Amino acid sequence: MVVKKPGGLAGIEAGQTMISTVGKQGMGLTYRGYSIHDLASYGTFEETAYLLIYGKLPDEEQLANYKLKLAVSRQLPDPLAKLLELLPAASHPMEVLQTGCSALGTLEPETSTRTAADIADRLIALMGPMLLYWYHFHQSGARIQTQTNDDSIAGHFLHLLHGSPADELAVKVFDVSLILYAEHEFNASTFAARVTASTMSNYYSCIITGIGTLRGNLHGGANEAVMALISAFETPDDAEVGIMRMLADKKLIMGFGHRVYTVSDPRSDIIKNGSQKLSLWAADSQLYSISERVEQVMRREKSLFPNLDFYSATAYHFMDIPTSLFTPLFVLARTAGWTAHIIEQRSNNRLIRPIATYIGPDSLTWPTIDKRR
Ligand SMILES: CC(=O)SCCNC(=O)CCNC(=O)[C@H](O)C(C)(C)COP(=O)(O)OP(=O)(O)OC[C@H]1O[C@@H](n2cnc3c(N)ncnc32)[C@H](O)[C@@H]1OP(=O)(O)O
Ligand SMILES: O=C([O-])CC(=O)C(=O)O
Repeated sequence: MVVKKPGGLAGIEAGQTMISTVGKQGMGLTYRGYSIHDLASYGTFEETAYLLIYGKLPDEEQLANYKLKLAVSRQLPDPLAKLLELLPAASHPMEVLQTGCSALGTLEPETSTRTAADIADRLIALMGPMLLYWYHFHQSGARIQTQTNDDSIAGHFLHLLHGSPADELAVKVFDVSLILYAEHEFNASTFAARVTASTMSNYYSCIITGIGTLRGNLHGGANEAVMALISAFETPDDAEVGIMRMLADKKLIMGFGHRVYTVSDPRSDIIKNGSQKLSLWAADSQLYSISERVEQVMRREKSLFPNLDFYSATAYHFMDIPTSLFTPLFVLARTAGWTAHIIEQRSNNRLIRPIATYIGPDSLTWPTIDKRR
């Protein structure tokens, strides 16, 4: 039997969805019928999360109530704060989030009155506080207060991280990044969350599955890997030499390529624009120029385009967000998309269980234990 290169389910239609479209004409993206360009230009992350979770854009009153619901959900339960203190300082932040979500599942379990949508709102509000409570406690011993007067998730996160209200531009670009990261059809982490949902498991388990799948470098982990890559170069010329060498060695360049988009990732130009503005604001033109050179070389040599993770890395870096928190921010945003898919899966469920072609040995004779070397 010939061992084939795995197909990775590429191009396989694995179900229907009413939540988003990815890759129409190789480059389009819509959430519930709205283009990503309109969402990023006119919307906020809170409106986007509401749209994904509740199926339609909120009116003024609904949005005000939703923001209030998120704001009061920022408070960490005491046992969760204590648990975050007990975790090692060297924990992987994605495991901190998985642990925090598991713990919240024991403290505030899913019930008929505490629905998946309610827990999603709680988690969207609490992911940042969980992460930053753990982060500050282990960096400096500080037990931060997680309530602030900030009106948005973006402003609140940056305020908790830096200890003072954030600059308007940083809040705007951060908010846009959360919109861009919020949803993406049957990507690996969403699909994994749907598989968990299809077994009739509980909501928290689906989210924890999503976090574990997002962590890898071929998916959400790429934004951190991009930062490691580009920060190793001192100038754009260094970057060109380094990328050419990596390509000659057949190495993957993180933040490029995509399973579904063939022409471009429509989110990339949006976040690139934010990254450029922030590079001027942070007076760090060198790193931005390095990124642009990497993009040019990848287009010239491989006809590959940057995906969302590429310029998100520099955008977050210019906001002074530590690299190890980049992928957890993807979790915060994608919780909205995962939730929409978990609810959709549950509404018309059938166990997701494909089959495999067996290519292993056959008809073996049972060896006694002394004959197994
Ligand atoms: C938000 C997100 O999750 S977006 C994705 C984030 N991930 C990354 O940025 C990691 C880097 N990119 C990749 O590894 C891939 O492009 C993926 C995982 C995104 C998509 O993978 P696939 O659809 O399986 O692409 P596939 O491996 O078939 O690529 C086709 C060819 O392009 C090459 N290629 C694809 N991406 C890259 C890359 N980033 N760097 C170098 N070469 C690449 C592959 O090596 C392959 O070459 P080959 O035909 O000579 O073997
Ligand atoms: O769709 C994918 O495969 C990966 C991706 O871009 C995302 O999840 O945002």
